[in-house]
Amino acid sequence: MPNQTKPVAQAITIQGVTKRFRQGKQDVEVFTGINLNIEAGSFVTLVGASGCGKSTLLRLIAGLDMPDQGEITMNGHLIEGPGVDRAMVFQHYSLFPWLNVIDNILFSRRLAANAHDMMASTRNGDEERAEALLSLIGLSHARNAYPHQLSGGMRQRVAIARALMSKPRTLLMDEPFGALDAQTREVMQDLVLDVWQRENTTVIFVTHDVEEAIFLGQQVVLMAPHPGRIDTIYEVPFGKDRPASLRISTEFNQLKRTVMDRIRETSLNHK
Ligand SMILES: Nc1ncnc2c1ncn2[C@@H]1O[C@H](COP(=O)(O)OP(=O)(O)OP(=O)(O)O)[C@@H](O)[C@H]1O
Repeated sequence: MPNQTKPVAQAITIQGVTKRFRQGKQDVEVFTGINLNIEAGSFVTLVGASGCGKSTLLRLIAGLDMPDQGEITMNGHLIEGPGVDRAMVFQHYSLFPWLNVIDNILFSRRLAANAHDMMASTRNGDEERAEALLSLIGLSHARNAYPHQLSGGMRQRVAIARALMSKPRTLLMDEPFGALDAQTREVMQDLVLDVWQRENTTVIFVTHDVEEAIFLGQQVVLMAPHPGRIDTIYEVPFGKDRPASLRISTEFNQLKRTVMDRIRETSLNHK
């Protein structure tokens, strides 16, 4: 993106993290003793059987919830709550229906500003960045449209631009394309790879779709349920540029088969 300072990507360290939830009268352990190192600027995808704790782990990294034991640090700093250095994109587009596209993207910046700062915020390039992000997601023509006038894919593109507005050093994505049709999903995957390379963020991306996990990730982290744990970390042997033809290559499909088989084993064995 022209004339924009890039954020410095964050390394994330998860050490001995245990999380329990109260369900009825008992505490249920979602996972215990999770350890994971995520390199600054890397793209990591999280897969695993339903209920193994993928979203919970993402929420802990976001600081939306806290571990019962262990700690998560970003570049050595303990996560103690949400922060502008991290942005989250959810499956269900959380746009404000009463704001148009450009105002949705600018919303969090404007919320943070009082009347005085708002003028400063305009001067310091927020609007320029919002326009640049609009162009990056290919929606400059829709800047004045309202969410109900957009398709699902367009809404999710706006949600991504909004998440990027504060130049997050880490982008946390929880099944962001789960509600999209296959074709739109592929377009969005190319977009997110493009955004990742241009914006220099660390990306942690939860998905049920193994093909998506391999197409996007440099590492695929497979979690297993009962109890939730990290089962296997697959190094994806492809470079940062991922052409569509990769999906039909033998190597890609072998890895996909391996990961899918392992997910099935972990969900059947329960151990
Ligand atoms: N707020 C909560 N209160 C109680 N239990 C919870 C809460 N959030 C998650 N859980 C439980 O924690 C476990 C892990 O849930 P989580 O959503 O993290 O799994 P997941 O791997 O993301 O699942 P899915 O793939 O189905 O989205 C589940 O058993 C779930 O019921």
